[in-house]
Amino acid sequence: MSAVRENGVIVAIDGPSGAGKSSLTKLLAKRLGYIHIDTGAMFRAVALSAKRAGIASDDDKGLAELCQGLEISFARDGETCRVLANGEDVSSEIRTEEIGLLTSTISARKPVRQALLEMQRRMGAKGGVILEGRDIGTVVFPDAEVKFFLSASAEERGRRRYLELAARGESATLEETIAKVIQRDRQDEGREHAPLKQAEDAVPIDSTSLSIEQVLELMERTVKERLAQGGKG
Ligand SMILES: Nc1ncnc2c1ncn2[C@@H]1O[C@H](COP(=O)(O)OP(=O)(O)OP(=O)(O)O)[C@@H](O)[C@H]1O
Ligand SMILES: Nc1ccn([C@@H]2O[C@H](COP(=O)(O)O)[C@@H](O)[C@H]2O)c(=O)n1
Repeated sequence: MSAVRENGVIVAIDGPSGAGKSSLTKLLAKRLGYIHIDTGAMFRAVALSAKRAGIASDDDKGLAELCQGLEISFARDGETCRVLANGEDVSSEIRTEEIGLLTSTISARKPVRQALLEMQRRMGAKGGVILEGRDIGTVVFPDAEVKFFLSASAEERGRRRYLELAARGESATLEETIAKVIQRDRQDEGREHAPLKQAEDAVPIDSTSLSIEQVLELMERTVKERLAQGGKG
């Protein structure tokens, strides 16, 4: 199929926290030879910068100014992709549970969403890209050629996150981790602007009892079928 955009199609992967979006986005991008964009990392970079600057999460004016002066970029080097905020590598610092919860609050603010919406559209416009987040298929690229909504039970997502934290040597109980996952879901689904929800034309995948490899196979097959059909299914 000839690409519908300059570099190929746009694939949107949305879903709640811990569903496997980042893992699958990277693997699928590698299989397809596409680039991947972790939009959650962009919101996390804003949250970290706001925290450092002492900007309250309901200070819309302060957040708008912060976003205006903040350049978020990705530095790709083979398999690794670092997140840069005004040139500083913040890849590790944005991954804490504290920043995750703060991000969920700050990402609900309109000026933050507006600023990142424009950046994400610029980054993905040429296609040949997989974007993962909460509102890619509904708001950022409602015309994406392929959309997935990846979910799993809150217990399974909490369990996955708990194992990840334990492997990093961070102390947390399984119950606390599941509770935080549920809290983040509620905030992301309940917000006024661009809430987390499944796009009507998204392919739903429940990964609760699927391995990463099984999800990857399913996604790759779906994308290739769409490409063979000429873009939209
Ligand atoms: N199908 C699966 N089976 C088992 N473990 C999985 C599966 N999918 C993802 N994982 C693991 O679950 C954890 C969370 O995955 P990942 O970070 O990709 O989720 P996410 O949806 O991007 O989360 P967030 O939105 O919070 O960043 C990782 O440790 C990953 O290896
Ligand atoms: N398109 C998106 C992506 C993310 N968010 C918010 O960022 C938080 C962190 O995202 P991770 O995927 O890195 O866990 C997430 O909880 C959302 O609040 C968003 O709003 N829109």
